[in-house]
Amino acid sequence: MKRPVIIALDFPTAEQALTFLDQFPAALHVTVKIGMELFYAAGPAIVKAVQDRGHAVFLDLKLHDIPNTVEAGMRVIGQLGVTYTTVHAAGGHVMLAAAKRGLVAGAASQGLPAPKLLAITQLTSTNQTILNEDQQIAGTVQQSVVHYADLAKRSGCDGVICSAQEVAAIHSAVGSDFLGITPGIRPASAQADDQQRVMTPVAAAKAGSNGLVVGRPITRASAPVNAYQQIVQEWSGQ
Ligand SMILES: O=c1ccn([C@@H]2O[C@H](COP(=O)(O)O)[C@@H](O)[C@H]2O)c(=O)[nH]1
Repeated sequence: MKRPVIIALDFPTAEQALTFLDQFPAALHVTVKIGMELFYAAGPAIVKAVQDRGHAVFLDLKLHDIPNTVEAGMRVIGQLGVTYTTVHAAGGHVMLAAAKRGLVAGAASQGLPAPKLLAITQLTSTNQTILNEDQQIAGTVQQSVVHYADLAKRSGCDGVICSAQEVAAIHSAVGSDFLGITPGIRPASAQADDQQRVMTPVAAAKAGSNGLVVGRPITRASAPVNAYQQIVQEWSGQ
């Protein structure tokens, strides 16, 4: 399976997002992540606008609600033709299974393949102190992430969102066919911003990551296409 470098299209308007994206030739067929900022501003129309340009969409809305509400939300997402979408593992087994059911039903209603369902484990902005003190979860971040990966797999998810620091442990605990898609990616020269658990593209590749999510190191670069291609080269050169 292709291991994508996914560009986080974190912009406040459709116009800004598409102006940015149009620097990337359609022939590159990039995968872009549309998160809450852009989706709340521009809705399903922005998903279609990206797809019409020949690019794939990862719709990252991180659903977390009662099972019935998540299932209904996922049924709608399943109709949008996206490649990946997200749900919070912390919602538990019943909610995760409902998410999968809704996604599969929504996609089937349009004759589409079901998007890959990825469970958020511990956000890459979470560190040991936030885990133990704010969330009142004992143990290490890695233990919590691996626990959520196991739960997500048993609940029908296709993979998880985690830091590249945890991918090897996840693959050894639940199998290497379970996707570990990793934000918190920073080239060696880049600042971490609000990310706590970071890795370079090269280190993420060596750790076995199944796909990178990269936002600001590309979107805020002076030459975004070059920045993207540099990351792809580092990542796929491994
Ligand atoms: O644990 C998570 C889950 C999602 N994200 C998202 O990925 C990008 C990362 O952007 P950067 O600018 O490269 O930090 C962003 O859209 C987050 O919402 C994450 O970072 N960590």
